[in-house]
Amino acid sequence: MTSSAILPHPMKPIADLPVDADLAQALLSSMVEYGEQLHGRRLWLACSGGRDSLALAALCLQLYRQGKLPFLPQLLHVNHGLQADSDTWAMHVAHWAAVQQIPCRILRAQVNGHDEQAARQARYDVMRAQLNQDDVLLLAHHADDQAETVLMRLIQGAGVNGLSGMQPWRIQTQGAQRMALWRPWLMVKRGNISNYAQRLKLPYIDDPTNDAGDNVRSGLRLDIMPVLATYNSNVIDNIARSAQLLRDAQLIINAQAAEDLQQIEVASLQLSSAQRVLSIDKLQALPIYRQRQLLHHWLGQDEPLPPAKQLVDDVFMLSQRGDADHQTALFWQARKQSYTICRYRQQLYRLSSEWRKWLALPLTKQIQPLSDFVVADADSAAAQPVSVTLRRDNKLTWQAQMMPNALAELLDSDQDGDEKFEITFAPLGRQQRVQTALASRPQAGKKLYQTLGVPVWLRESLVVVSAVSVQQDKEWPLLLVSPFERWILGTSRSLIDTIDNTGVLDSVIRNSLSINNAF
Ligand SMILES: Nc1ncnc2c1ncn2[C@@H]1O[C@H](COP(=O)(O)OP(=O)(O)OP(=O)(O)O)[C@@H](O)[C@H]1O
Repeated sequence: MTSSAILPHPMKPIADLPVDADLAQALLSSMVEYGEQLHGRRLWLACSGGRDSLALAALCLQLYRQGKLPFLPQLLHVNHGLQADSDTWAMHVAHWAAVQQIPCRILRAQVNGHDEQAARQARYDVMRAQLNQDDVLLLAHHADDQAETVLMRLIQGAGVNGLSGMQPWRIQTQGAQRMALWRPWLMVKRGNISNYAQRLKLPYIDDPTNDAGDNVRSGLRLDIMPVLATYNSNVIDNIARSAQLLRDAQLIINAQAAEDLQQIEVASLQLSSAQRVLSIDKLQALPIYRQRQLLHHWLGQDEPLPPAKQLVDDVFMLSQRGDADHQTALFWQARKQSYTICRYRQQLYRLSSEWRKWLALPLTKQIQPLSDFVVADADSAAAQPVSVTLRRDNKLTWQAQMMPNALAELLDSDQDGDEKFEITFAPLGRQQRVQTALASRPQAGKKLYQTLGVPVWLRESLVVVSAVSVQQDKEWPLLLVSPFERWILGTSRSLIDTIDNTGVLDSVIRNSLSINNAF
């Protein structure tokens, strides 16, 4: 294993040495830009002990002591334990912090794998665990890092978002944990940081693996950037500036897509990240470039990484189809969940796999003796709605609520006053014929689904709510319910039409979906 160098400067307090005006300006102006977000937050500084993050720590300390920075971040050093010198580096950072009187914590990461990505992942995991909700983590990424990132993404064919590089302020979430990453030096050149580190004689660690030249990033740094600099000596500043311009462009695109989405989403069918639905007619009213952008935005909601362009193109094609093929389903394995994207009539659906699993859970028949819940005094607490759970798992609960008194009144008004009813909630059988207001005759199976516009994945989630007369041994179907819709059934109209009260069914039996846990 290559051994590293720690520059042999003695550890002297640096608080009173001269500050670098450009580096200070970059930090302070970024602080003003994100002042609102920073307000009241606790700050940490991710310090590898390398030149850049040690220089940022030194600058924070100097500005803090001069009263120009209102906070002094705590240093966080992560010991990956991957190199022979890892422990020495950790001790070195801790020692430097002690000399400078900056609070510092050393964390130990569990790295699964040997590549840079695995180390980065482990580093963020262990730092996130250390931070409280909404704390801010300062990172020392600079313009050279930014230019490399942009070039890397360019050769991978990124869009505006990717080419806008690393963000100066980004909220990172993992489950319920949230922190802000703050990179105030994205427009500062590595050379300026080096000069400052030298002037202060900072004892930074020179990690030999940084320039090992064994991955794309270091290849771009060592081989490509010097060549580009022969064409334009400002290449680093220029690429970093392009990234900044593209970031502004991306924010405009996001705002436009969010606005379009509000118009085009079918609000009544939305179910958090489980089900998202778009109206194809409204989508197609937009110019094509905005349709693609909107689909990109719509698909990528709830996910940290955007969908591949190929998927966006495929979904776009699906939205354009003129045939009645409802079988096509596109699959997306995203970072957090997997999704199926499909079309039903003039709507596009993005269904999470967990939601589809929930939709396939079997339904069982529930029987509620209505008279058990009817109370003489309608104001009494017992006259509260009775909830019947139709389907439930740890994520999602589908319930029906009935108002027993009102329901009993509605049913009895047409019958003998002593009639005893049970209310049943039974899965709709494939062959079961029901009469809805949308057809002139009772229908079953495919015909019924088509009449009602029920997509394939909801067909196992239909429940018939019926009133059963115990004395007469007779059943009157009242309602057909799906997790999103309800239809009044014909026989219920004949049962209660006489009192012209059909619409009241809507208020005496309701159904609702509630989310127990985030999908
Ligand atoms: N082991 C670590 N502990 C804490 N923070 C780290 C560590 N490694 C990297 N960082 C943070 O991530 C940023 C970018 O990582 P990168 O790998 O480019 O840094 P580096 O070259 O190892 O160190 P530096 O940026 O300090 O010179 C660093 O500037 C630093 O803020």
